[in-house]
Amino acid sequence: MNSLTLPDIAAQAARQALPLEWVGMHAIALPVLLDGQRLSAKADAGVSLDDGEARGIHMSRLYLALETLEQRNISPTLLHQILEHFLDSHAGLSNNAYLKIHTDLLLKRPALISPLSGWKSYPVTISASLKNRMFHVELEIEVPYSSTCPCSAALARQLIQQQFIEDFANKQLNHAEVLAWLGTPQGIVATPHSQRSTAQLHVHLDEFVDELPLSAIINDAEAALGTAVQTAVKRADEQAFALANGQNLMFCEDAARRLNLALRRSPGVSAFKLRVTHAESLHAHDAVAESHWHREQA
Ligand SMILES: Nc1nc2c(ncn2[C@@H]2O[C@H](COP(=O)(O)OP(=O)(O)OP(=O)(O)O)[C@@H](O)[C@H]2O)c(=O)[nH]1
Repeated sequence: MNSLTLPDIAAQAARQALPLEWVGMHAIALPVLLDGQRLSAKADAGVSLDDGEARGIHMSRLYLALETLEQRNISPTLLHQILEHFLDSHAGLSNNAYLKIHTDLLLKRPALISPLSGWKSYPVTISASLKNRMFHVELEIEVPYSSTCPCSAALARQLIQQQFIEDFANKQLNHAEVLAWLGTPQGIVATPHSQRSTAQLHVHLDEFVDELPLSAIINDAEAALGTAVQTAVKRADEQAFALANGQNLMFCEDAARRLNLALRRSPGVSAFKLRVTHAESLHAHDAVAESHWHREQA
């Protein structure tokens, strides 16, 4: 039997004539090249089925159009070409094409003090669309960071002051004695709570961007947040991290505001929405803040 004799159900007329907004495949396994790295990815590829009379789209044509992602670095130009290919292979059936690529970008990060470094992984989704000939790219990025509660820090400081009053009541203050006291558990009788936190950034890129600014956005976000989670850590690094957190107390509202101001300045960003989640150690629930810019696009 050759291919000419194989039944082709997709070519039949639909039983219920109705256009569909998105038809395609979800979670196609792919090795991709991103920022020069070979990464394991999952792709969602689809087109609109505007010909309501047609039974189905040609899944294999979309699947095969993804092959180029194995050889070429993901860029807006490449995404545009793939979406054009989707539409060319569905002439008369589809007006709109969509591609989403989910992966984890790896960035090498230096330790705060020691001459060490390690890898951090950032979940990213790159979404491209070609709708009525208009090409558009969006990025979703997750950035983990550390946040220490300013309220908890103030309450802890008050308890330390009370302990000091108790331990040094009616005593002549002696420098060496106070210094030694500061080095005991009494000197830090209460500690503020801190939490591993996540910023979810959903960014719309302007049409002139020719490279995906993933690392630039991540770097800008981490600089704005101030206390990115670390990779390789020796005691000297842990101490520097403790100091950085103590100097960087923040509520989720502070984090959202800082990120908003940083992303506005990030090159290539035309709109965004963001959500920060502080996975509280005080509560079993999270503290969350959201913000956006140029809402009509985001
Ligand atoms: N449209 C559609 N295809 C499906 C679905 N589930 C599985 N497929 C299969 O996807 C396969 C590939 O479809 P096509 O791209 O039309 O394959 P083809 O007819 O050999 O390829 P062309 O000659 O290029 O059209 C077919 O064997 C379909 O049965 C579905 O829900 N919808």
